[in-house]
Amino acid sequence: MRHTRAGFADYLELTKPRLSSLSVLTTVVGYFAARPVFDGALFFALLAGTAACAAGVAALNQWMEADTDALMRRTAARPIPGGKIATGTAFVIGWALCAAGLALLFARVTGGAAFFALATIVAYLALYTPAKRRSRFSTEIGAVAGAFPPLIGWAAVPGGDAALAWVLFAILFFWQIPHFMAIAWTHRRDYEAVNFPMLAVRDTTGGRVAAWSLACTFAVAAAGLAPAWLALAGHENARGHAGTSLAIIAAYAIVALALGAWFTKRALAFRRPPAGQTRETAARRLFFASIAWLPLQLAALVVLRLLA
Ligand code: HEM
Ligand SMILES: CC(C)=CCC/C(C)=C/CC/C(C)=C/COP(=O)(O)OP(=O)(O)O
Repeated sequence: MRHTRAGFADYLELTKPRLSSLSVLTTVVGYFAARPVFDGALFFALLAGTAACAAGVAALNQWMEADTDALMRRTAARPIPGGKIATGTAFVIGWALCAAGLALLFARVTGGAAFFALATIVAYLALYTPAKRRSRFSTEIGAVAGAFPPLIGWAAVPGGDAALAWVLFAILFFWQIPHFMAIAWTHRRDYEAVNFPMLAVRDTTGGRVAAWSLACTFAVAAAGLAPAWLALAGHENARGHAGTSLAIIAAYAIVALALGAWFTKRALAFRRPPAGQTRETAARRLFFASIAWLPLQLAALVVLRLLA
């Protein structure tokens, strides 16, 4: 393939900047949720190392999927199929970023943080990316990869609260199902064209896609409430500054309930589109709700952990 000159925007696009930054944000949440004694140098290394790994896997994922990306409308203009960046260049950039990110996490953060970053890289590139072409469970496999980054942040803090780390993992895991089912329904013709055997391609009416999304939205709403329950249990053990902590826990529970109810409403509309709305419209609305729900829910969780 002939390559036209790549600019900064093409290299940036190779790192899937929006997805990667939200993933790094989940790592930051994992870190603060573990109630660290803040260490600026360690925090900077955590940010830079995780961002490098996220950008690196994005480049390697595009290197692995250049053929199918070229055939789908949503992805055809990406830097490799668009003829801006050569496959070999993407390969070198991808590995260099992953190696640099892992080395930084290992040397300047903790072995645990490097371990979970490596687990994310392996799960995304060695399990999820190949599974997309052959397994009907690829989305659920991908959701494991996408749920690891909070554990990178959590593992950066010695003695962090393990129960909360797994709640974060659950939030991220279940969140991804409605997030992706909505996308997959919108772009199902694209996925059909490249023979990806995912649920949205096999389900002709969208009924099963929507039912699975709704079930996982209930689960994510419940997981969003779990930190209030954990905080309450910790509060009873600790005693002490009672009033303020209880008020913050109650405020968190109200916010989590409201966010969960809103997300569930969008998932219900995807399941049974209201009059005047198609399942396509409901899918886009559910996708945007997913993108808004996650940062809001995670911000509430950090506030709860830092103040209660
Ligand atoms: C099974 C796992 C996941 C799959 C298959 C998936 C797939 C996708 C796809 C295909 C899009 C593009 C939507 C469009 O163009 O209409 C998208 C958008 C997005 N995803 Fe995901 N995603 C997953 C997990 C995640 C995770 C873990 C995060 C971050 C925590 C995330 C953050 C985003 C964001 C911010 C967008 C909107 C910006 C953009 O289109 O780049 N996703 N996702
Ligand atoms: C620290 C670190 C390594 C962070 C990375 C986080 C991570 C692995 C997120 C992956 C989530 C996921 C499965 C996205 C879908 O990609 P896709 O390939 O299906 O998306 P596409 O169709 O747009 O290519």
